[in-house]
Amino acid sequence: MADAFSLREVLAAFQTCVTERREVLLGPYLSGWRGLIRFLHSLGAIFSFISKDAVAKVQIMENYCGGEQRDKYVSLQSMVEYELANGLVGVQKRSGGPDSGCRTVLRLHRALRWLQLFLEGLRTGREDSRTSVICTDSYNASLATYHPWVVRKAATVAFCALPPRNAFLEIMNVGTAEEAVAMLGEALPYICDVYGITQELFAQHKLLDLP
Ligand SMILES: CCCCCCCC/C=C\CCCCCCCC(=O)N[C@@H](COP(=O)(O)O)[C@H](O)/C=C/CCCCCCCCCCCCC
Repeated sequence: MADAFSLREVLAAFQTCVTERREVLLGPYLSGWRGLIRFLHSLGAIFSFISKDAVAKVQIMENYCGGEQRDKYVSLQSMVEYELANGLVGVQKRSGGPDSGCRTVLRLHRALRWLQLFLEGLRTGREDSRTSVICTDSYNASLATYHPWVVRKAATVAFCALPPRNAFLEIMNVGTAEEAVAMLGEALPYICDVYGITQELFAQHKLLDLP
């Protein structure tokens, strides 16, 4: 299946994101997200309100990366520098203009924190632990803070449809549940690294609360 989810590809994308100079390249960052969204699609229509939002955000970023200013959108660092220097980042409230790259990446960045917690929960969870509980706990400890009640409610209902932990690990397309756990152990440091660099960059420029 050409469109099947591959954790290896997602791992490779997040792995190649970070350059020797500790810059985060947007090309592989977005392709990592595309891979994750493919997986989300395979979980069924109940998750479509989540994948729609994620696709919209990735699409905004892909438009910047392929647009007239594409050379400014090679890395997160070059994007932040360019958008701040040109007054493109609305720090007070949403202007009604196009969403900036900084604002859009911030949403994905917060979701990456959820992913980090969720994958760590899956990796270290007992065989009989429930994916829905791991997912809800990870969500409540990260993204939920930024979402209104109605989104939190819908997300929590959707999480109940997640398959049990071992079935979930098997649909990751890596092999057995044990092999998937090993692969998660390999993938997580790369995802944490991308998260950490982005967090530091956004904190340094006071971009962590963009409306
Ligand atoms: C390694 C493989 C296993 C894990 C695979 C997980 C696949 C996850 C794929 C995508 C994750 C979804 C990312 C969602 C981004 C949400 C960004 C966001 O916060 N958007 C909200 C704010 O946006 P603005 O209004 O300010 O523009 C927006 O309101 C959100 C709407 C939709 C609801 C988002 C709920 C997010 C729940 C994340 C958990 C996903 C559950 C996946 C289950 C495995």
